[in-house]
Amino acid sequence: MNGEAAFRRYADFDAILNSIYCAIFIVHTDGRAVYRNGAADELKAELGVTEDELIGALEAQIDVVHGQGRFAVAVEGGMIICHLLPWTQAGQRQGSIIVAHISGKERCSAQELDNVIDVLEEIDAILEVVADGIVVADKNGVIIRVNKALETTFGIKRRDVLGRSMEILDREHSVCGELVRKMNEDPKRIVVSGTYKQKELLCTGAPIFDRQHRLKTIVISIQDMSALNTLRKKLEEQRLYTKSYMREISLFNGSGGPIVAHSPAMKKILHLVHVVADVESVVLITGESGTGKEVVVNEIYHTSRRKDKPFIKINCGAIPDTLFESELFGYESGAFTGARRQGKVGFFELANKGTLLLDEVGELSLAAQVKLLRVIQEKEVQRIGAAKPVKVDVRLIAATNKDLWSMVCQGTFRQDLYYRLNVIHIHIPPLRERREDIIPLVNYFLKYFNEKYGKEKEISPELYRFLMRQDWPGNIRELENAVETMIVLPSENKLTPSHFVGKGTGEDSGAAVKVQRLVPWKRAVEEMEKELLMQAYREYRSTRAMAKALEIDQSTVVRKMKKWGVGSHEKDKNDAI
Ligand SMILES: Nc1ncnc2c1ncn2[C@@H]1O[C@H](COP(=O)(O)OP(=O)(O)OP(=O)(O)O)[C@@H](O)[C@H]1O
Repeated sequence: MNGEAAFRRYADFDAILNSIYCAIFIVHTDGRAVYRNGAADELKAELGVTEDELIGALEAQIDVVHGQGRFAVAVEGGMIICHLLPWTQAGQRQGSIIVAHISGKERCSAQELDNVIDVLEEIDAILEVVADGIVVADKNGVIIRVNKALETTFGIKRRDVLGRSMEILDREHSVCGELVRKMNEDPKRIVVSGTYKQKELLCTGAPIFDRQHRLKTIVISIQDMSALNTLRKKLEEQRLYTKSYMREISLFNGSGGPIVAHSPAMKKILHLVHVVADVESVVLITGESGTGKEVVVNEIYHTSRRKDKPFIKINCGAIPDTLFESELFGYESGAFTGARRQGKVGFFELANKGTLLLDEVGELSLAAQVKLLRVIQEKEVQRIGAAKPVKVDVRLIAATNKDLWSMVCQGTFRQDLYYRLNVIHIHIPPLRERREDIIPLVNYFLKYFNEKYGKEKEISPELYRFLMRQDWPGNIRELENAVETMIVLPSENKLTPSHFVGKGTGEDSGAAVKVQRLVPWKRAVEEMEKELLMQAYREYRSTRAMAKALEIDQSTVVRKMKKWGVGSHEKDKNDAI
């Protein structure tokens, strides 16, 4: 039960005690009456005695009945019949509960007395289990009850505050003080927040009124918000992380992220993508490097019926011919020298029931093409060293930036494989042929990188015009890199054409490699290798394009990147294997 509910229960009980015909006093061991109901006030008035006189007379008898039992007291105005009960909190005696009525008047029934006892015990039990600290004070601000949580959570000892004025809390715990002051000025429900011993507190004060609508009791609940606030902060952080990871994933892996498609050509492609997503036919996606082939592949996968099944991406150009069979089809244990003892599952089997992307399919050797063709025709793979083939159910998507038909004409790509792959053909035009997409893409990357780097960069109209005029030979990846650079590097928030760092601008026209001092040959070669790879990676993000720019084999690029840890922090989607 929270403090709020405890208030309501307390108010209920107060109402119950006030509706009882008998006078009820709760008297602290030090002799102070810390609670009295409405009938108690009436009793005093009827007898014409002060509270001190009455309590004094009652107290004199408490010892006589050993803290419990019935007794009668004669006071100036008449005879009072009393029933005395112990008042305990957390197992410790705090004082006495006295239920009294004037002799000769209608007596409280035994049932009524039992009910009173039950109600009081219930109040105690409830207050003790409430996790918030609870302070109950009378209208004069004298503390009449506190619960255990006040002690355990806030270190405020019961014995130090019971029977004392609320001022003690005001002095030492200014939040409560502020609350009591406000409630005395205007007795209504009030919430204040503050800190105490580095704890963030939320204090709620609620007034309880007597039958004449006079302020009778104040109940204060003190909640330690520190844990809740820490949790809330953590949750918010997690939410931001998740958001940024989702953006990251959607941008770099295309997992259902938005595809910017404003030009008629891209709109048509997007429509086609959604049509083919649900059929099982092989799709061939062509287009220059960086036009968004992989983005389209991802969209097909994520909108297809196989979206919850495996999605394996293979960069055909990165698999050496000698490893093609073992990587794609797998091998049995001990199939050949150097094979893993436990054997290996090939990519086709891994993609079973799911989707397999054959990226850079134009890079396959003729020997590999024959093996691939067989699997596509038979729909089964045979691991090296296995006695028989196994059936595989894989949806194939192939992608390339090569003109496969020209390759067929030149004899470097098998015609039969070409027809097997080219069932549904999607060609993505370069950015220079769909300029309507430039501004939406710029805005998309601007928003993405602003969020990623926590910036608030804006693009000036001149820069928009400038970007529109560029030819973007490196396509969308080049545009993306240009926007990222402009968001990260300049300190100004308003971006103009002067902030654009494109290809060929601002570069040193002198020698590409400069020797600044003598270093050992081996170290110089290693440093240069690493530097070259990093620069190529920053520029191209594709091992195939990097290989082309550096004029070395793609497999060498892959190997060296691994060796120097280039791009290891960021999974290069083009290097799917
Ligand atoms: N229509 C698009 N909407 C949003 N982002 C896009 C779009 N097209 C491409 N991109 C982004 O441009 C970059 C290059 O896209 P992608 O890798 O899909 O090109 P690609 O044609 O597969 O390149 P490569 O042939 O070099 O492998 C990626 O970061 C991608 O998220």
